[in-house]
Amino acid sequence: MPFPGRNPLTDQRAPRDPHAFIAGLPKAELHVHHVGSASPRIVAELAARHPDSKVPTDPEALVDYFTFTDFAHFIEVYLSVVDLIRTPEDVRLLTYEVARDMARQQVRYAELTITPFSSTRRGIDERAFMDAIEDARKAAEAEFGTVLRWCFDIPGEAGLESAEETARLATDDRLRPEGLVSFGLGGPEIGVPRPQFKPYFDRAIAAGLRSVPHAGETTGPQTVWDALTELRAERIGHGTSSAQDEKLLAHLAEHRIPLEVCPTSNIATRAVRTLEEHPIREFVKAGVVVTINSDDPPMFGTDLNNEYAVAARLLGLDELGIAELAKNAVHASFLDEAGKARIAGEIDAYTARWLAP
Ligand SMILES: Nc1ncnc2c1ncn2[C@@H]1O[C@H](CCC(=O)c2cccc(C(=O)O)c2)[C@@H](O)[C@H]1O
Ligand SMILES: [Zn+2]
Repeated sequence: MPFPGRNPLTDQRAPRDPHAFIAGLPKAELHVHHVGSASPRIVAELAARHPDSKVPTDPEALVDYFTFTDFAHFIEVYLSVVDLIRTPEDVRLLTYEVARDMARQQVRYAELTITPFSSTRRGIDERAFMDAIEDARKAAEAEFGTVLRWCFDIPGEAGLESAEETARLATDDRLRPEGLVSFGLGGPEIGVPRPQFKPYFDRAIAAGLRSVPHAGETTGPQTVWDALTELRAERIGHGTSSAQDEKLLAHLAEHRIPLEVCPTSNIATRAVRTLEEHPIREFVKAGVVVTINSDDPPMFGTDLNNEYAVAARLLGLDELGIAELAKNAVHASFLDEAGKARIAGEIDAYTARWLAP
């Protein structure tokens, strides 16, 4: 704590230069998708490898291509980028380059959501897939200092076959990668009830994985309750609609279940109408642990630094408040205690240096 006795989320003063402060702030990211992190540079390189794809390579055309009419349209475009990942070398390139982009933003640790089913069903050998992500993880940690961990998610709309395959890949001792820490559920929520995935989450949890489903992104608070009671969620991806249910907010606050908030994503997929209407303020007011994340940054024209700047503006935070948000993510992560203490210490030291007269 650089300034004991002060409550960083309420006692605020205007920051000198929030963007510069955020750019240098050590950070952890808990909700970011592997394929959804492919920058225009990575997309262009993959599209050049596979010229039959309909994904544009020109960055300006990509901005148009990444403008979504609704959540279903977003998923359609997302899957066209998934179609660009065809070989283990594509998987390795994507993973390694994503880590490079994270390191540039001072991301020290990230839990990257990967959908192995989408790759294995497209014909990538499962062993080669695991080797590619692990190889990239180790190279990225050695070269950029960014520690990566994996969340394997079920693409719920692809049905129970995808749940079975994801649970198998995540729990088979011969396949399961060393960096895997958690098990998730993504894709559209409408018409994809969470409770049907309980047996697969039970298997993953029994194998030592942590439960982090998306819930309440495009449907109401009941989906968040289902994620908590049926899937035993330890954090909630988005959880946006929790703001509609006071009891749910109180439950999240009391049990310290963090929300992985991704403000710009919610606008880009039209889950929330405008940033001003985003419920992040209600979450903080109710005492819910809020973490800031970027989801699919290039697709939403954002990055993690920008998400912190958006959150700082919506919550009216100064540097200490911003640093507190960054520490929320560290403490809500699945890092060990020593790893958490190291990054939290770096955040405090950086903030104290920044604020020193
Ligand atoms: N904001 C988001 N909210 C939710 N999810 C998000 C978000 N951003 C990215 N995702 C990713 O989208 C995938 C969706 C993939 C999917 O639905 C699907 C359906 C049918 C077939 C196949 C296939 O591969 O053949 C895939 C999820 O698994 C998730 O990792
Ligand atoms: Zn997501």
